[in-house]
Amino acid sequence: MESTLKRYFGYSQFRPYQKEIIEMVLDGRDCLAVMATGSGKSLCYQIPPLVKKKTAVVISPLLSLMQDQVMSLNQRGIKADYLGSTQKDSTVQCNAESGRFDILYMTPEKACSISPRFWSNLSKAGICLLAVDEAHCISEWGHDFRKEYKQLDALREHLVDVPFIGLTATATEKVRQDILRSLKMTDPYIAVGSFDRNNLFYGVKSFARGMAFVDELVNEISKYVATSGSTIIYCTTVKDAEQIFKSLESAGIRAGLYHGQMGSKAREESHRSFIRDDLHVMVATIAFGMGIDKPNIRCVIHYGCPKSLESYYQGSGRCGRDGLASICWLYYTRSDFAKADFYCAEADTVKQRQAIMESFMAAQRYCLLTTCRRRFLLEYFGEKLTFTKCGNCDNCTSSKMERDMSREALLLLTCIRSCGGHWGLNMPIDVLRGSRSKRIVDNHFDKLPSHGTGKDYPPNWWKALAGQLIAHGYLKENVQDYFRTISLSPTGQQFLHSSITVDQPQLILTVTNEMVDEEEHRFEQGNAKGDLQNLASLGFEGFSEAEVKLYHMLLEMRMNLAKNTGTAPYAICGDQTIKKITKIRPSTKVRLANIDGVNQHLVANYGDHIIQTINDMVQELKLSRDGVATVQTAITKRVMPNSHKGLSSAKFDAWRLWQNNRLSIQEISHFPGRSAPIKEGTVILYLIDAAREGCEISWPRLCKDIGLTQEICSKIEGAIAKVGSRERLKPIKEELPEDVSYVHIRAFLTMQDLGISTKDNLDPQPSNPELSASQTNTNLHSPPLTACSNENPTRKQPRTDESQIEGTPSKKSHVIVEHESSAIPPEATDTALLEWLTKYDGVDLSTIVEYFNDSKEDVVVNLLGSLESEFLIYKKNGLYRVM
Ligand SMILES: Nc1ncnc2c1ncn2[C@@H]1O[C@H](COP(=O)(O)OP(=O)(O)OP(=O)(O)O)[C@@H](O)[C@H]1O
Repeated sequence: MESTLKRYFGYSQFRPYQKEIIEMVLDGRDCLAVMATGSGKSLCYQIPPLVKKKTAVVISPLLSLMQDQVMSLNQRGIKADYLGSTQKDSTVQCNAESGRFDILYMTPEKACSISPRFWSNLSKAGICLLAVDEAHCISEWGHDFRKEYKQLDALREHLVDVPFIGLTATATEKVRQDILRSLKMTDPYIAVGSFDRNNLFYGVKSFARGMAFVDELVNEISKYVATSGSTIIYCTTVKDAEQIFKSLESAGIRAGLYHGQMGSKAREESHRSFIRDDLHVMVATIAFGMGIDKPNIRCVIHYGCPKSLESYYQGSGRCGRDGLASICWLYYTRSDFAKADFYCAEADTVKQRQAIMESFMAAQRYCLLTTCRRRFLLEYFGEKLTFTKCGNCDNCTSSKMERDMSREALLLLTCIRSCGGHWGLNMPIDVLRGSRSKRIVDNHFDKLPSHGTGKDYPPNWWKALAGQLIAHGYLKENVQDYFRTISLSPTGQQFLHSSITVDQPQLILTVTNEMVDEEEHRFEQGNAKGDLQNLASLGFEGFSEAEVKLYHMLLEMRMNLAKNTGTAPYAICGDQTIKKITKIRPSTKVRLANIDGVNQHLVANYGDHIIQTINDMVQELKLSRDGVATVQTAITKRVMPNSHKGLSSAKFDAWRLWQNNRLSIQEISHFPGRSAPIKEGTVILYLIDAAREGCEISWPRLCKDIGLTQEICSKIEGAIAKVGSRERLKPIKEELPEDVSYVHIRAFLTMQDLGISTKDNLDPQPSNPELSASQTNTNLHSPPLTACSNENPTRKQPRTDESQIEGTPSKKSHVIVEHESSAIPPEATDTALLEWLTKYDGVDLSTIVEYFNDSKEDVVVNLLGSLESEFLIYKKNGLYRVM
């Protein structure tokens, strides 16, 4: 599987969950993959057909999306095509049913209407899976319900014993259950990954819709657009989209337009120009969203509050798909929030209407939030988090002003209660502001004591306060049909009660940007200024001036290659790969092939050209060749250094995956790319060591993961007191019950040494005694870090030593070089090398040279090089392996 990954996609490691899902599909099991936007779900259905040499059928909702995918796959040497209304080539269907394609995309309409004979012919030719991409479209609870998706279960009749795989980035629990039911999945493997896109910066700002703002926005975009990647501006109306598009065009920015009122040809053209980098900015309505996989989109702007949080996550998920730092800004105005009726009109059933309303309200809450935006997004999708601040959104990075707003909160809460809790927000706010409108007089609200007591602040200020009171749980919004009402929660009631009976408690709240604007009566136009961070310099940390020049020259070279072959530049290779090529500046095709992201097709088709171009450029720029790539990604940039001097790379990696990528201990233990899993106990000890070396650790999360409670800590304290020393662990362990492990003792001692309070960080009792006992009993009683080897030392099979498990390059693999005593020393030839390497799971150069001792070292090296460039072998962590 790994060799297929490198050969066709150029990557040397699977991302989390990819390998497990592929293995399940290869085993014939149904799967549901709910993973973040841009996490690499497509690979889960793209690898099996290449391994099994049978067709994968992929149901996808958008034709343009299929065309993109087919173009990229063809660039990788994979046979793919699509069937749908825009397919002009009449031979595709015939070729498809005779099994000529590795991957065949179909619209749901086509899949449900095509003749049963097609399926029976394709089944005879060989079909390895049916993938339903964007599977949330199946559910009425989803934000993009499509009727045709609901009929896909009918395909089960034709595709007996073919595994189905559903994939989506936006499925809440309800939606997941709908997908499983609708696709009739029995005993499916379900993978739910983190939704976190930690290279994305999230920011929100209120704005005044109009030309002045658009001009400012265009001005900001023009500063970075020519040098950075692409930008998408999502608008909620066609009118906004056209206005912004015109302004960009008149500013000389290469922009495209995409919305539902354009003809399909014009839309297609716009889409194609954007993905081919002929356009820098795409101004679009949400029609341009799902599935767009252009890796170098650096900035996504939402101009207006989106209709649901799911659609915001989908839209912003188009950004930074190559893992580099990228920015998502959302601009909203209060008037956006009045569009609920408009969106609900799309609904056919009460259930759909309720779903639309709920997700629209979630989008509004996201706009008004004063706490971490990432946290809010992830929790919305049901993710359990331990961090409170992500450090990469506007609310976490800007210093916020806070003040006591208890008086104003008291006024608003009292007024809402006096109005009876049957109204939306406008009524109590109008009452506070002293309005004598007909409905206020008719309801006698002008007689209320609170009438006219809130004139000091404009309506939007009160709305911003209400937003905060909702977020902090003092107010609750209720949705009935189309109507939203606001009422006091028990916390709000309690606050009112204590304000009346005892001294008014303080209520410290954040003064939001909107409040500041309203208070200072300076709702200036053009507040986009300064918000779009300087994208031009983004992602060039560690690049010299000459390297930046080389990078841009290579981008140009890629653009020319793409133009000549009629494809998109990113389909040739991604920006991240170009950055690595810039840093390494390979002098041979072998070195080029070794770079992560470079696939076989790229080397075979463009290798000579790329090497020649680099050769010319490095001379011009006076740069050396064959360096080391240390391209800094946003992820490493945000929170952490690239290494920690006191830690081995394995420990540092384990810590990084746990603390930064928030993987579980089990996930780290099985993290792809190692020759064998690390024991879970070892992972925990790595984390403890990382903490001792000064790496930041979320102790409440770690203690929860390992089941360390206050109760256990008291027992350990007691045992230490009995033993009279904390120097040796064994005597302490012997004083403790079975379920207290060495890991618990180690963690406890580390916390003590680092001065971490066990009271503040631990649960008093085990929350799930079964889990914590079993987790901590799994291989944790034995002393840690013992290398596991029960192998026969005379065996020829290479042994994986611990440094390999840890992912650090092994200096010498454990192949025992033995020649038959009577045999003539073997001579290194292509075939001999290949045959010999096939026996092992990775051998280092010195062992190969030792074995083929009849040949000179440089002959062996040259032979290895040519086998590598032909993709017959590959090198990973210093070990040569057969593809
Ligand atoms: N193992 C890997 N290593 C490096 N890059 C990868 C890996 N797997 C996938 N990618 C790249 O990640 C990018 C996003 O992948 P993909 O389009 O499959 O995402 P997705 O999960 O389907 O996202 P969405 O739901 O937003 O459409 C692609 O450019 C893909 O080539």
